Amino acid sequence: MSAIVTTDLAKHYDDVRALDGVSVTLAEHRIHGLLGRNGAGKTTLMQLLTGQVFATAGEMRVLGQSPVENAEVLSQTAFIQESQRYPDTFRAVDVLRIAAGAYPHWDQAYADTLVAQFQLPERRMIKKLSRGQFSAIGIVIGLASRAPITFFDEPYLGLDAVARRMFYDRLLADFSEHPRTVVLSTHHIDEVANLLEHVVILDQGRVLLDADTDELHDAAITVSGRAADVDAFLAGREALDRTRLGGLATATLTTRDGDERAAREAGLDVAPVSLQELFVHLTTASATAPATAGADPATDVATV
Ligand SMILES: Nc1ncnc2c1ncn2[C@@H]1O[C@H](COP(=O)(O)OP(=O)(O)OP(=O)(O)O)[C@@H](O)[C@H]1O
Repeated sequence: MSAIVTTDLAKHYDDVRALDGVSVTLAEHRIHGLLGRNGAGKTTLMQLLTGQVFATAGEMRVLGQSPVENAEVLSQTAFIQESQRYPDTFRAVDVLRIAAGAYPHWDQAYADTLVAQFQLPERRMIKKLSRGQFSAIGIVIGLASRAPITFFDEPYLGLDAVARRMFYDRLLADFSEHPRTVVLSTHHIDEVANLLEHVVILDQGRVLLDADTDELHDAAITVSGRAADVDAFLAGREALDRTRLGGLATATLTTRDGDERAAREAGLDVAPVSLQELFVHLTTASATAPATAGADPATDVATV
């Protein structure tokens, strides 16, 4: 079953097209990555799906219903975002108590364990917490809420590498025992690549790529070798990126059937492309592509 379906979803702020014709389907009980450069529209999409802002156009279904002013759907949804603000006098323990009452699937024992593991001083005033400790509040809520749909919007600004690793481990372990739909937006792509089963890349409010991560393993390759051989191989193919150093050249391209074999037969070295590299190549190529009237940035890559 699909947990989330959007059809031609758009959100415009005057002349800013924060989202522009986004159609995606997110299957339930999976961890989805929502990636994109700054300003791509990730937060806007999550705000729409959690009823925090209204769409300019298009349709969306969360657990089969519109989330707009829909208490039933929203009670099944957790939205963890860095920009969350709390009253000045609150301590983490106060926020967690409110969360415990708000989320029907809340697990207090698990929350207590997470507070200890993230060393969150829950009785200290929130305004006195460090940035990482502040982020830990959101992480604890997002995990312990066990909401059927959980959005994490860059949940760990300020968390150090050890705490981030702990978040990924806890997320994966808890997800295995309590399957739910997780949408994770992050700029730490390499760190989360192994967690993600499906990825949507937004770029300037549009879908640049929508694919299962296992399909992505051979969606793009980097070829390298003698510059003349690389040039010959690329004839009739479009490279996302190419570099040349003396007589040697390297190029990255999205692959079609037979490309990898053809590259090897041409005497080139072939290497896989990580999700982070693919992201950088696709978004860079999109940023530098000439603006053509009626051009659809999703056309070539959205079905990789
Ligand atoms: N309330 C608003 N008024 C005007 N423009 C807005 C508003 N909210 C968002 N935008 C614009 O919409 C675009 C998408 O913003 P959004 O916050 O969704 O991006 P993002 O992908 O989450 O970026 P980041 O990775 O930097 O957090 C940006 O150009 C942003 O400036």
